Amino acid sequence: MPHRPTPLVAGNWKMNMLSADGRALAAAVAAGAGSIAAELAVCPPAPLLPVVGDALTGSTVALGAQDCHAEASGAHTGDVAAVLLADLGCRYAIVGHSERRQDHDEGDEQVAAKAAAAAAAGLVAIVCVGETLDQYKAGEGVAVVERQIAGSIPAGASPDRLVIAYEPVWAIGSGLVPTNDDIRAVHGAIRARLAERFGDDAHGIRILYGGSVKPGNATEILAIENVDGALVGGASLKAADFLAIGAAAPAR
Ligand SMILES: O=C(CO)COP(=O)(O)O
Repeated sequence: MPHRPTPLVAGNWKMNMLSADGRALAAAVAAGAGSIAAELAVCPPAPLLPVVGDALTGSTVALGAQDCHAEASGAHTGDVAAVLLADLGCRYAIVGHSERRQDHDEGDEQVAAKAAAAAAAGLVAIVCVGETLDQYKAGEGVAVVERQIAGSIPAGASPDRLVIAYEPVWAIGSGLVPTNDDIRAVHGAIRARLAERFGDDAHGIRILYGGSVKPGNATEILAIENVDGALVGGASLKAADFLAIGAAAPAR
């Protein structure tokens, strides 16, 4: 049996929370994290990173960002450099979330450039992939995800600077979840593609599932082969729910 990595349960707060709520949520997650074997991370909106980072001080909970720019600095109004995220204490940066692919027209090439920038800044990129409902219905899920994996992981990527998140677009915020067999098939395909690129090191790359993960389905999902954690949206906005999902990850 190859060595399995410590699961990662990351909360993507998306465009939610004001400073007081964010501080309180982070403090509650930090307070409950001690007994959880999985690694936990919270990814607040960028302006909240200092507040949330402060609330996490002294805890085991990691700080993450929801995006970064592909360039290290320069004339990019409104964007945030990965080096600044690292400077603010981030360990992770989500890149290529489907909401950014949709809302900001981000393609695989740009996602790969962002992942490279994140790694260059010392961050771990959480590279998101996932098919739409039409693609799922057409039976193209695995092929779409394989294409995204091929295009969204930068050339020369280091496996220890990489996490993959499989988030079927149709499962995000919908309450719909793929069958266990679907999840197993896609995660298995991702692992196989990673193995082609990284050899044995592919087994150390965490592949997260995301899309309507809740306390009620987390144990089942997190037990599926090649599922090494979860990327949680809505349920990460309540400390008790997020901690329950973290506690559902198998200890390794
Ligand atoms: O998009 C997601 C996390 O990045 C998933 O969101 P939900 O957990 O709200 O479905």
